[in-house]
Amino acid sequence: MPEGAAAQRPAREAFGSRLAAAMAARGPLCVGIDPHPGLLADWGLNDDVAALERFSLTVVEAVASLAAAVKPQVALYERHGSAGMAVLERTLAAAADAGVLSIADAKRGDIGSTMAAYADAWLRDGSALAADSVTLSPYLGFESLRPALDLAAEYGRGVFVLALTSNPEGKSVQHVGGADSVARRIAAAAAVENQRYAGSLGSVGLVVGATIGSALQDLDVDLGAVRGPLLAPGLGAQGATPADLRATFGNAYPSVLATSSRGILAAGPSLAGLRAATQETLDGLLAA
Ligand SMILES: O=c1ccn([C@@H]2O[C@H](COP(=O)(O)O)[C@@H](O)[C@H]2O)c(=O)[nH]1
Repeated sequence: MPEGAAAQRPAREAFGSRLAAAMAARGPLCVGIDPHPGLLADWGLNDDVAALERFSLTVVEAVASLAAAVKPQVALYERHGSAGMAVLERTLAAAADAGVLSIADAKRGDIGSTMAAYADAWLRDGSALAADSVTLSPYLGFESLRPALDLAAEYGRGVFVLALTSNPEGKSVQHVGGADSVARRIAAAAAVENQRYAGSLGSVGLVVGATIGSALQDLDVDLGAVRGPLLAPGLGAQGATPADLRATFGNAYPSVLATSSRGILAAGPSLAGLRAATQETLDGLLAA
C-alpha cells in the first residue's frame, strides 16, 4: 500500500462489530441470494443475465431492511460468465447502498501467494467485488488464509471459515482426528485470530451448519471460545428448523447468524411474499 494510503482510507468499524449491531437491531437472519435456474423459472424468468439481475436486485430490495445480511452465492453468478460476475458486482453495490451487510459466498482458499489475489478481489477497497465479508475454505491449511485474514482486519471486513459444513459429506474431512479433529483445530485457530478484535464479536467467523446434529459435543468444539459470528446454513430447504439451531448451538446461539436461501426465495417474486417469508423465518429464530 502506498505511504499515506491508510490515512486516506474511509473509516469503517470492524466487520464483527458491524454485524453484531445489525443482528441486535434486526435479528439473526441472513438471506441467501441463490439464483438457481429452477428458481428463475418459478419466478417466471429466463435463465439469462437480465433475469439474474432482476432476481438479485428484487431480493435486495425486499429484504434489505429486515435481514442482518445478504449472502449472494458466487457460483450462481459465475455460471453466467463475466456478465454474471458484473451482475454480482452490482448486487453487492445495491446491498451496500441499501444498508445491508453482504457475505460473498465464494469459499475461496489457495496457497498464500494466490490467496493474496483472492483477498484483493473480495476484501480490498476499490475492488468491484469487495463485499463486507467472504467465505473461505481452510483445507490448504488455516494459515494459508493469512492474506485474507490480514486484509479483512485492515479494511474492516470479515471472513467466514468453513468448519462444520451443512452437507453430510463434510464429515469425511472435518471430523477426522477424533479428539483433535480438523473442525476443532479450525475453531481454535479462529479463536486465536479473534484476539485482535475488541467487542463482543471478532471479524473471523465460522461456517457451522444447522444440520450437524451433535457434532459439537462429539468433537468437543467450543464455539463460545471462538468469539466470532457463526454463519449457519441449512435452515429451510436443507431441513433444519429454528429449534434444531437452538439445540445444536446451545450457549453459542447468540452468535449464530442463520442463513436461508431457497426457503425464502421460493416466496418470490413479489416483494410482499419475500418479506413475509423473511419475517416468518426471523420470528421463528427469535422465538427459539
Ligand atoms: O456448509 C455450507 C456452506 C454453505 N452453504 C451455502 O448456503 C446456501 C444454502 O442454500 P439453501 O437454499 O438455504 O439450502 C447455498 O448457497 C450453499 O452453497 C451451505 O448450504 N452449507
